[in-house]
Amino acid sequence: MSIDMAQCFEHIITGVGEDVRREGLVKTPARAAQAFEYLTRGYGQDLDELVNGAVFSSDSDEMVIVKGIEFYSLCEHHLLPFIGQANVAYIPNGKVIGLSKIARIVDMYARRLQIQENLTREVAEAVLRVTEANGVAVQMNARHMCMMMRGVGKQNSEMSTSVMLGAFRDSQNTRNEFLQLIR
Ligand SMILES: Nc1nc2c(ncn2[C@@H]2O[C@H](COP(=O)(O)OP(=O)(O)OP(=O)(O)O)[C@@H](O)[C@H]2O)c(=O)[nH]1
Ligand SMILES: [Zn+2]
Repeated sequence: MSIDMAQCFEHIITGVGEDVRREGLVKTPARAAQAFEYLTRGYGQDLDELVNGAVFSSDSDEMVIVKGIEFYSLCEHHLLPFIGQANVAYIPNGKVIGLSKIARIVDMYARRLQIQENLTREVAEAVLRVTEANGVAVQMNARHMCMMMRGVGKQNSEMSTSVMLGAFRDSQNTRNEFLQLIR
């Protein structure tokens, strides 16, 4: 059974005490449903399809880092945005991945209902799966609207999460190099 999200938003608008027939709100349920579909479009994406074969043979075994990939996600507890940046690194093991695909992988998992820790891990595991790298590191910083706009109301706190796989987990030097380069 497919849920009519526009109808759900109609209930929310009525629930906050508004009149859905008011001129400014007439199209809002449909707009909001469309916006929500966009914000969660990661559910409709598939890792292999998204990478589209953009993995290339390479002899390079030096750390590759993509820094400052902005992302927009929704916290699964409040359905409020958390917004931040991801730094992703890997150490190639015979192949490299198309640069844009790393950002696409971040987006695919960010555009779901998430907590930051799981988002970080899912991105790291996906990059590892696709590249079969010697190691993958993902570090994310984000500001959570559920902590800023409501609840505890802290405007300047930022959450930092990281996941280290393979060489980044095993070697302190590799980990330190990554942490220094993203500083
Ligand atoms: N670890 C983690 N916690 C998150 C994330 N996003 C939101 N939260 C937290 O999830 C928790 C949910 O706590 P609850 O007590 O069930 O919900 P609540 O009453 O709305 O909590 P408050 O936000 O403290 O008002 C809160 O502490 C949020 O700050 C996230 O990405 N990671
Ligand atoms: Zn939240």
